[in-house]
Amino acid sequence: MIRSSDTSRHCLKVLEGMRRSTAFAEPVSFHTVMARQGTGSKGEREVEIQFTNMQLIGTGSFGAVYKAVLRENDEPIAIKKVKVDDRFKSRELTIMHEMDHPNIIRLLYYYTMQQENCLNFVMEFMPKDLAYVHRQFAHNDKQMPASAIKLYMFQLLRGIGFLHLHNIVHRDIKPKNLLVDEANGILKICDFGSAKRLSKNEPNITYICSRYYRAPELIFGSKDYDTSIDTWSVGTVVGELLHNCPIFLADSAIDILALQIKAFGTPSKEDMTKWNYEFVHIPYDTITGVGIQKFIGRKLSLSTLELLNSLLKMDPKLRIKPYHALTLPYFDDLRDPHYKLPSGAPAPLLFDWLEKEYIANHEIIKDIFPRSEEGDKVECL
Ligand SMILES: Nc1ncnc2c1ncn2[C@@H]1O[C@H](COP(=O)(O)OP(=O)(O)OP(=O)(O)O)[C@@H](O)[C@H]1O
Repeated sequence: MIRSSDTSRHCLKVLEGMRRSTAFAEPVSFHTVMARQGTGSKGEREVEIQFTNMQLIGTGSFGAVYKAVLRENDEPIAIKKVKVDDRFKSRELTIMHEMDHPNIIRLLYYYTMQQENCLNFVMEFMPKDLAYVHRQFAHNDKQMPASAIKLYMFQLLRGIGFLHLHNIVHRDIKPKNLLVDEANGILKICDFGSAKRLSKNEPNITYICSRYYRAPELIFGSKDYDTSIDTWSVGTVVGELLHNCPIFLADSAIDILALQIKAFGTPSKEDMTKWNYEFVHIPYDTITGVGIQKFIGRKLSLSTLELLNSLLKMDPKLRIKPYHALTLPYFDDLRDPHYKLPSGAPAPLLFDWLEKEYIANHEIIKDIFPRSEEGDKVECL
């Protein structure tokens, strides 16, 4: 039986608790801005958004990145502030707006504020970047698990493949621009600050892409390169994850070229003309490459070697196309219908393909997708 004195004592306790929690709670202050909607929308409508807990998480050459929490759903977000020149439309914005894909970071909103000459990209938040995750393994003299490399590289190639379907070249693929959620095994490409939609007869700048990840034709000064410069960069990222440091590690472009030549051999003058390299005199003797396995100095499985050799071709025209790379035996484990993350958690959605991806790849899709138990039908997930 509850007596009235018990009830009033209990009420007093609850009231006291409430008084204390209000007295000690930090006042929450929200930033309120008018923003336009991001990826997948036309961005024509302005909406009010509110966020709180803004903390600086990174600075890059083009701006600063903050983490915050969006009031509407309590979800974490990343806000990248980039200085803008009002005379030009931001390519980064146009591309992020258009590219609606599971392996490309999603732009939720964007806004500018009168008092600061900045464009603010409000994006979905990802816990880490691949450079950080990889550094953690390397610092402890450990190797990133082969299964994690495989899972991330599948998603990287799929995201790059989607950009290339739209004739967009990222031009800065490197571990720092690959965001990951380790618990769920998800990878998304970020930083479209150097990205561009290629158009015929329009020259492209050569001094682009971070040093260790630059394709040889960029070092040779080509202005007429194509999307395959990203494919080379993907090859250098795979190599770095396997080798625990950048594979073409040197301080200058010419020394990086020397390493590429050591691995793959000196291109002849005829090759350079055919491959669209700007011809420069190479200040080295003509040599035959040692091959990527010997160059890295690590025994690689045949399927890993095949992947690396298909991505890292000196001739840009011979580099494998990203979606084709997904058909290679290296990725077979991921096609097992029972595939799970090592933690036992379900694998991320790797085969939730968009109509545009299906249509563009209908001839190879059966080699990318898991086979059904009967072994003859493609299992569309
Ligand atoms: N959506 C996001 N979620 C979480 N972290 C992010 C997000 N976007 C960017 N970052 C972090 O901020 C860093 C810098 O972002 P970004 O590369 O877009 O800026 P940047 O100014 O172009 O940098 P840089 O000059 O180094 O290329 C990333 O490497 C990543 O660590």
